[in-house]
Amino acid sequence: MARVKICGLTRGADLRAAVDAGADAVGVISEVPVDSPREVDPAAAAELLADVPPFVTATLVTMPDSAERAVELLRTVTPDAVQLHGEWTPDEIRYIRAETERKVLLAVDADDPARAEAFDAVADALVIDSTDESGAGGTGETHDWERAGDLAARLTSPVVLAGGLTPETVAEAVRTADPFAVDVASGVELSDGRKDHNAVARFVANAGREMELI
Ligand SMILES: O=C(O)c1ccccc1N[C@@H]1O[C@H](COP(=O)(O)O)[C@@H](O)[C@H]1O
Repeated sequence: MARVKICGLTRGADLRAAVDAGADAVGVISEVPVDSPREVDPAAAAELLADVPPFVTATLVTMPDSAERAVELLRTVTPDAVQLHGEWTPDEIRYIRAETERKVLLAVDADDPARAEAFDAVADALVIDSTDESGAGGTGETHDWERAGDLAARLTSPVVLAGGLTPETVAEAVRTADPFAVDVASGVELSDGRKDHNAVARFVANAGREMELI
């Protein structure tokens, strides 16, 4: 069974709906260089994540322009974990981990397995996503789950499968790629960064199923 992260939350009510549905992790997005309906400022990110109860991982998704800024942001927002998108070196990831003692998830493009392998021993987990040219996620685009599964089997790090998942496709994605966790943002959204609570609940339930959807 895959763990579930519901990401791109912008409102307290949506965060509570994700927790009530049984999400293992929730994510808020801050400081990204792309135009995203899911982005909130660091103060709002801190406020939202402060409401996350014990046993649910509060995750900050971000693309700051330096490792120093990442550390600063983590000290302001105080999440349990950070999901970094964009270009990073292994030394920068090590620095952020050492300075903040937070779990660092690194997003890598599904079409770049060499990068995933290069960071396998450096990050705490790898998010296999369909990213744009800047490395940002939230594209709503899927990738080849069978290939992602082959890559996950070669890696030591836990693999989070992301990219265009929906309540209708997540069971098939889990069956095919057998990831440690699945992650969704746009696939459970109404519009303007607001979540569809029914879709969130179905996504969490279906991630725990093989083929039988509700
Ligand atoms: O959602 C965004 O706008 C975003 C911007 C910059 C970096 C990451 C972003 N989203 C993350 O990408 C994955 C997959 O999203 P989706 O399900 O394909 O919409 C997820 O972790 C998002 O939070």
